[in-house]
Parts: sequence; structure tokens; C-alpha cells
Amino acid sequence: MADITFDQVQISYAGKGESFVAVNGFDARIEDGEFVTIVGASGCGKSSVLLAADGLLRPSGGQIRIGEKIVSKPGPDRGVVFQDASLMPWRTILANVAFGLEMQGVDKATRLDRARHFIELVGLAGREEAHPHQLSGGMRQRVGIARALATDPEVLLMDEPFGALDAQTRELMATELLRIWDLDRKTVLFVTHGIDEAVFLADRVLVMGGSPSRVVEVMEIDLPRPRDAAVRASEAFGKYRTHLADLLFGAGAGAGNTAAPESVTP
Ligand SMILES: Nc1ncnc2c1ncn2[C@@H]1O[C@H](COP(=O)(O)OP(=O)(O)OP(=O)(O)O)[C@@H](O)[C@H]1O
Repeated sequence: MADITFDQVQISYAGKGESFVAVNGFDARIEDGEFVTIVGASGCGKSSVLLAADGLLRPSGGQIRIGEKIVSKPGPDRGVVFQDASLMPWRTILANVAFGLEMQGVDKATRLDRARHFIELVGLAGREEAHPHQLSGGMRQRVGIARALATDPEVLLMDEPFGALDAQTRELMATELLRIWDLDRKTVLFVTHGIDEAVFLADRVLVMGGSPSRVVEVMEIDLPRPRDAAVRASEAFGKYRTHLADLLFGAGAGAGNTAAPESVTP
């Protein structure tokens, strides 16, 4: 496992004239084994930061490191889960989960064994031969998580993985994700719009704001683990939630942030 370091990261997009700087001076360090969530107004650059950490987007300034290695392209040290699980529709669930191992040249018997193990871990034993269209949205996201874990990456990068799910399934998936994470505590960086989700999952929440945006506040979440319904209902949870909502939607919120808290709460 490894830590993730963002060192004065700048992300720009080419425009018609001058390029547009979306993120500037983004500094953060995600410790080895830590679960960190990122929140911020729509369009503030959360996905851009994650894409850059995955190596799909090259920062226009600064540096991202996984352990000691500077990120320059996607690599097997990173497992990625997006909002849309992006499974291959023609492949079975087993073949989808085994795909990354196939790319790594792992022999067939080993990769199928490993894929079966992670399918069981995410609660889908018995569905190995199903195809993605035969599964619900929540199940497809479970497959996406199994696929990301199967290659045993150093870190997990998750961009709104439960964003397309209904509120109830979303809560369930958050609890499931923590159960799986607790088995070997990989380093996780998780982007979300959901205030409750951000607090429930995290050791720390990074709040992005400003224009161009950067980390404007870091919230330590000192809640017991394992996190369960009692933690979610606790007074401490409510305080973190209110503080985060104030940061995002209160008087001091970043430019362009006009959404009401209710509109983003899972
Ligand atoms: N390919 C692109 N070309 C030009 N501009 C882009 C591109 N991708 C993103 N942007 C711009 O960069 C900024 C950050 O976008 P990004 O998708 O990272 O934000 P976000 O915080 O993830 O948004 P959301 O919460 O709505 O998903 C936005 O202003 C967006 O319009």
C-alpha cells in the first residue's frame, strides 16, 4: 500500500483563447491506509483531481506521487471506480472482474480464482455467469469495486461510485464498502457530492473551493469504526454534517456554489 501526495497541483483545460485553470495550488497528502473523501461545489474540479491521480490527465503544474513514484500515466498500482461501472457488456461478471488480471498476464486458473474471490467479497456469489445488463445498478457498482480490487492495487480512486444509485442503496453500499475496506485498509480517495457520505466514510474530508479551486479546509472525522447506523444517528455525526454543510453552502462558501444542501444530501 502507499500514500498519495498532491504537491501544488494545477489543472488547466485548453480553451479557444487562453487555457482555463480549473485547479491551482492543490496540496494534499493521503496517508497509507487512510480513507479520504473530497467534496466541493459542482464543477470545482473534483473529477479532474481524480483523473490526474489516475494519470489520465496530466497536470499543467505540480506533481502527484503514489508512494515515491510520480504519476505520469495509469498503472496497476491504482484501482479506479467511476460513477458508471463501465463494465464490458459482452463479458460475464467473472470475465469483467478478471479483465485487469488478464491484462497483467496472470494465468487463467489464477485469475478466475481471484475474480471469484472478489465477486464473493462484494456479495455477488452465484452471479458469475450473468452479464452486466442482468444486474441492478448497485450490483454493477459492486462488480466495479470487485474489478478494481482484483488486481490488488496500492490505492483506490473512486469518483462518485454510488452517485447514480437511490438513497437507500447508496447508504447500503457505503456500509459495504467500509466492510471491504476494513479487511486490508487500502489508501482510498473518494469523490462525492453527498455530505453524509463524505462524513460517514472518511478519516478526513478535503473541502475544495475557490476559483481556481484548491483544498480550502481539511476536516478530521473522529468517529468510531466500524461505522454503522448508530454512528450515522449520533450527535457527533450531526455536528460534522452541519459544519460541512456550512462550509459548502454557508456565507463563506466558495464562488459559484449556489446549490441548496438538500439537493446534494444522499
Ligand atoms: N475536458 C474538459 N475541457 C474543458 N473544460 C473541462 C473539461 N473537463 C472539465 N472541465 C472544466 O473543469 C472544471 C472542473 O470540472 P470537474 O468535472 O473536474 O469538476 P467536478 O467538481 O468533478 O464537477 P461535478 O461535481 O459537477 O462532477 C469545470 O469548470 C469544467 O467545466
